[in-house]
Amino acid sequence: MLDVSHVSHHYAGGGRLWRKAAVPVLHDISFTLEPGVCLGLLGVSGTGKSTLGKIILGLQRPTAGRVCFAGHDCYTSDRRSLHSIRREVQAVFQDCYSAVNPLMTAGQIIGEPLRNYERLSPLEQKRRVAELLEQVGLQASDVDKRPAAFSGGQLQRINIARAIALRPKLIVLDEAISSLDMVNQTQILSLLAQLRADYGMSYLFITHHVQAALTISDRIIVMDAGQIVYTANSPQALMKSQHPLVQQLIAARLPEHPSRRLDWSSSSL
Ligand SMILES: Nc1ncnc2c1ncn2[C@@H]1O[C@H](COP(=O)(O)OP(=O)(O)OP(=O)(O)O)[C@@H](O)[C@H]1O
Repeated sequence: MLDVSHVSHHYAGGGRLWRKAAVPVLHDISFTLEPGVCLGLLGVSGTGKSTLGKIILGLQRPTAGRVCFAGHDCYTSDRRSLHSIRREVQAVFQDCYSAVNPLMTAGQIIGEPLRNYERLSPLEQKRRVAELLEQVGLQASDVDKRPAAFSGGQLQRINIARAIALRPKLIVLDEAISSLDMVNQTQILSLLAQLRADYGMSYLFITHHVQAALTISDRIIVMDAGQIVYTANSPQALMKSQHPLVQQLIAARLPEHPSRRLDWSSSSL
């Protein structure tokens, strides 16, 4: 469904008088993502994960390589195909506050993709928005509240409701739980798992958080310095990996209790 093929990227160097050297960020990235699969994209800060996410979302044209969705190139296809890709591939970002217009109500935020892509009667749209609010664990009566009236966790639920409104085939989740407290992280992960079970969507779950990647992903790609350095075909395979970076990431996980380090390699996931 998603085919990322030999993608490389560098950001142009800035500077007014002297042009600075281009910043290489991604090197020859290739992978595929099949329908219904959650692919974790794991790596420490600055490894190029968000840049790759933007490239897949059509927001940043790669300097080399191709990204295809359902057989159509995400940059060079005709307008009709690009329109359909925009509908089928949605996103949830880390900063739930800047992802919404603070002047809009929850109903307007969630209803935006429906207004852009579907011709619904006002009554039908209202019904769909109420259904979406309830699906993400909020109340239909929250429809007229503005972002300031919600907590971070609730606002991320609104962003998720907007992302699933069109029943997309793929959601790119870029550090979608990273700004939340641990209770909200757990709740959002289980909400995402439930939504995937209900709708059969694929996720590209971008994170620096090993435990989150292990909890939600079917497969996990590990990135370092703009390259894929390891691919685990299951969370269990990641736990058993001898790759030094993977071991470092696993060792860096916080223990459940400070006085006790669990034997993670034998813990059930
Ligand atoms: N618009 C930009 N112009 C120039 N350099 C950029 C730009 N965006 C990102 N970079 C650089 O590209 C590199 C990769 O950034 P990116 O945000 O993709 O990494 P990341 O793995 O998602 O990190 P984080 O988790 O901290 O967001 C970093 O060195 C960053 O400074």
